[in-house]
Amino acid sequence: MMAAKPKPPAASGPAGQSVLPALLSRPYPAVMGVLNLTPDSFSDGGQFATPERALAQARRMIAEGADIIDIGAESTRPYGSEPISAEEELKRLQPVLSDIVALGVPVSIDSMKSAVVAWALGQGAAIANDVWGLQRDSGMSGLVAERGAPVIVMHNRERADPAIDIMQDIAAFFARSLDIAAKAGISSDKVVLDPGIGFGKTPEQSMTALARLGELQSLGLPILVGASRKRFISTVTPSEPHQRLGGSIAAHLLAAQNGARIIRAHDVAETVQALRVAAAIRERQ
Ligand SMILES: Nc1nc2ncc(COP(=O)(O)OP(=O)(O)O)nc2c(=O)[nH]1
Repeated sequence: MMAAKPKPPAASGPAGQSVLPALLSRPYPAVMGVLNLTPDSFSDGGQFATPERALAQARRMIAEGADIIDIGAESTRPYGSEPISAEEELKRLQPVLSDIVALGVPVSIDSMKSAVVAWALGQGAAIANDVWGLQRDSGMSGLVAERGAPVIVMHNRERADPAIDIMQDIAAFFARSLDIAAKAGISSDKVVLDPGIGFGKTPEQSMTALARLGELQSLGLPILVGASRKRFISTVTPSEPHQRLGGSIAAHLLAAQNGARIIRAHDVAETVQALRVAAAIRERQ
């Protein structure tokens, strides 16, 4: 008698708040598949800019083992991306978000604007992904608290400062974010921390953040890492974004070893396989 196929965790909306425990309870990290509805994302801009291509990519990542689909309609790259209005961001999201939510896997909305996050949560997105860690849009924390949604709080800086101790900067940033979250009424079991690889950091500092990720464990909150195709890889072996799979996998395996519980990746199949094989081997140590 075949064991019943495990039901996917509750997909979205108010039930979405149950989504984290299910994802964090396994011996290997959850994988968040990146879906950029942008013309200018640093590694895959324009590839999924039509609803058909976006839906097909979401289906493909789910088939490859993605536990979460992270949808972003505005590039966050520090240089070369055009900031867009909330209207433009919504225009990119509206044709496709609810169809992707209907696929039954939790969706996170990667947006710096509370108006966009509010709309997306209303459409069934389950998680807010704020690359400014509740510190940019003053409406974000109240919104997240009111909806009871989990929130990814990512470290960011306007610009890199090679002279600082990046781990101290990350810790101080998270202290501010967690204070904002507490004041807004976001319970700590809804917060995921992310060191923001590639954001306001030199390549050296990105690698230091990965190497010293374990220091963030003391905060007692789940950690997400997104090193996928990021520029620091090219400082080790010169490569274009689509040539950085090996470096992305290496960074994510080390991040998992150093405590990351969610991995944000473009190449889902390879990342899922690498993380699960590494976990299976570690179980035999
Ligand atoms: N939480 C979180 N969100 C993120 N959003 C975008 C990017 C940048 O990658 P990508 O989305 O591929 O590029 P772009 O922002 O140019 O669309 N990285 C992260 C990350 O590391 N963590």
